[in-house]
Amino acid sequence: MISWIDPLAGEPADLVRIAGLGVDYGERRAVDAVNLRVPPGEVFGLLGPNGAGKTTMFRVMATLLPPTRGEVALCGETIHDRPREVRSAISYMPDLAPMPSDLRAIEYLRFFAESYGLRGKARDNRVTECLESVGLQERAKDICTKLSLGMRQRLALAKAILHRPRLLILDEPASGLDPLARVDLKNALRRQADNGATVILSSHIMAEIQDLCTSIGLLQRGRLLDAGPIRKVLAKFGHAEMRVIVRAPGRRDEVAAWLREVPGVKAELRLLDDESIELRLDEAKLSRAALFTALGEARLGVTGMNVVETSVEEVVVRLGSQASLS
Ligand SMILES: Nc1ncnc2c1ncn2[C@@H]1O[C@H](COP(=O)(O)OP(=O)(O)OP(=O)(O)O)[C@@H](O)[C@H]1O
Repeated sequence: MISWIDPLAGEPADLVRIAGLGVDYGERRAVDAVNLRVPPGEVFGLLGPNGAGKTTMFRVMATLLPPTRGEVALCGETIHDRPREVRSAISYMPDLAPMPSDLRAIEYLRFFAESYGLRGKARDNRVTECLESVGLQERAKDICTKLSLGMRQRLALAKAILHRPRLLILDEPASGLDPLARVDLKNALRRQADNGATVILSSHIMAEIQDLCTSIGLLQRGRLLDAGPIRKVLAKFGHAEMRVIVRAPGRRDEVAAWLREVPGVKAELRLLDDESIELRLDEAKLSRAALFTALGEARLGVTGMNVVETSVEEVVVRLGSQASLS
């Protein structure tokens, strides 16, 4: 059996260590040969199109689904050997956690606090702390199901942090929330990360991921294509094909004709308006600096060049369309 504890540090070097993870549902391979490490303190976003295997991975990590192959260790404990220890160190929030219709928010949290062995003042203090941490102290007496969807998600988060987990696993926590509710949730999550929790979440709200996560993993048909710091992953899957908008007032068509001949400029130029052209640049062949210099030297009257960074959303959309094509 592999030891996941770093003997020198005395602490697990990575809060998440997944090696060769595979999950089959009968004939269907939902997760395949996934290796992943997430160091402490990260907010890690698992991204991928529908059916990529995100929930399946989370259910394995939450010890709810045994893996078909591979090893998973969370907070230094393997889920196979010490599932109880793993469960007490982590928290799993499924998407749209069910809520009771006969309990107030505070009663709901007290119930779970008691199940973690907290009683009396210790219980009440912890419940108050968690309500404050997610910004729900004003709504403590509301019936759970009477809360808005965004508030219910924050209440579910308050429940998830009651036992001070070191690792929070959140499946689509922002699903169905309006922009304001997403900001509230994001702030609540950021507070958890600031307090030392490591967070792993999945989301289709790419802008939020880009804003909140320090690192991401891209999952496609059960395979982890890449994982690491957000900029590094995007550089590999996004920036290799960069969108550039060139402005050439009065000489747009002339500039477009010139650009069509430049190696590294992708064939499909889009003429945006009277003065602008959008192009895709293959940075492996031509850097933006080299393009800019060449445009200057060609004296075609170019007055500006904007680079449109590839968003996480574009990367995932592209992965999704690749998955549906194959
Ligand atoms: N209980 C199950 N039995 C059989 N197949 C399943 C089961 N659960 C999931 N699958 C299949 O496994 C694959 C991965 O599903 P999973 O729900 O993990 O993906 P996901 O990335 O979370 O998708 P989504 O973003 O739509 O929630 C899909 O092909 C799905 O149809």
